[in-house]
Amino acid sequence: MATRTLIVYPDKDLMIQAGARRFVLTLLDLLSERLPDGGARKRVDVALSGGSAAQPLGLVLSDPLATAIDWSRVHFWWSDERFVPADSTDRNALEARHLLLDDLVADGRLPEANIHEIAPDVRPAEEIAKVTADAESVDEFVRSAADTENDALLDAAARAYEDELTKELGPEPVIDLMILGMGPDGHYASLFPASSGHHEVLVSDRLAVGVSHSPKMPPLRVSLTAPLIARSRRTWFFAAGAGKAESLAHVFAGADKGGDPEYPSSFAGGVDEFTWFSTEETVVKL
Ligand SMILES: O=C(O)[C@H](O)[C@@H](O)[C@H](O)[C@H](O)COP(=O)(O)O
Repeated sequence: MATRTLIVYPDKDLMIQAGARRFVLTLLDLLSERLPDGGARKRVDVALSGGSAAQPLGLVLSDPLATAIDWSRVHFWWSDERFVPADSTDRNALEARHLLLDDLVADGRLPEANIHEIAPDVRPAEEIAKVTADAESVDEFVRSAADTENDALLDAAARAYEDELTKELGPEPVIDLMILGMGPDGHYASLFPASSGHHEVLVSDRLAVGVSHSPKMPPLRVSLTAPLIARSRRTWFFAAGAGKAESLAHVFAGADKGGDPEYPSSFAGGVDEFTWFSTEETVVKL
């Protein structure tokens, strides 16, 4: 596991701009790596997140170096996804497509087959609305039936993603560059604190899991698991905002003790690189 590095920028805008430059250069370097046998890497696999960790994507094509990237060898995955219809503005994949991927696919640089989305919710809108209401019902029977339906669909979506990961990357899949964000409660991907009734961060026998009743809306999600994330070659966190200062201190303290389920980001890591990008106002409690 790589030693944690912390880079602190004066403000979030500079963190995002620097993140975009670093993303382009890192992709270029990974694609240009010479392997021990002297050959070139066949592919680079990147996992994206939603929220501010996705914002650097919108600046990538303004970097002149981006024209040197062979996007045909880059594959995109997600650390987590909201289980909503594919065209919902809540979809992390849709956000990444609007920020970068659509342009790359449109001009033929990135094959659509290199974009590995987590399955969306394909139920009719009226059924989604009904089951969402039922999941919050005061009637325990109604609530339990809704949870059973949602949990089965979420697990199927998680297993389908696991199958795609192992088909593409083998039985012990490794992501080359894992890009994460940290929530104000210390969550990452869709792995939420124990006090919110969530223990998915402790799941060790899966590559992906379904998450319902997420404390961050929308409530239904699929997430990569902590062990898969921790064996990424390079892991980056983008964490900015005064409201995250308290959690960041707990995450770093928890990480130094091997992980704290109350601050799930404390379980993250990277094999060759583990870097946190943050801002002055966010690190005041470290
Ligand atoms: O699907 C999601 O909601 C994200 O993947 C989530 O894990 C996000 O990265 C954090 O909540 C931080 O979001 P911000 O950086 O926007 O605060």
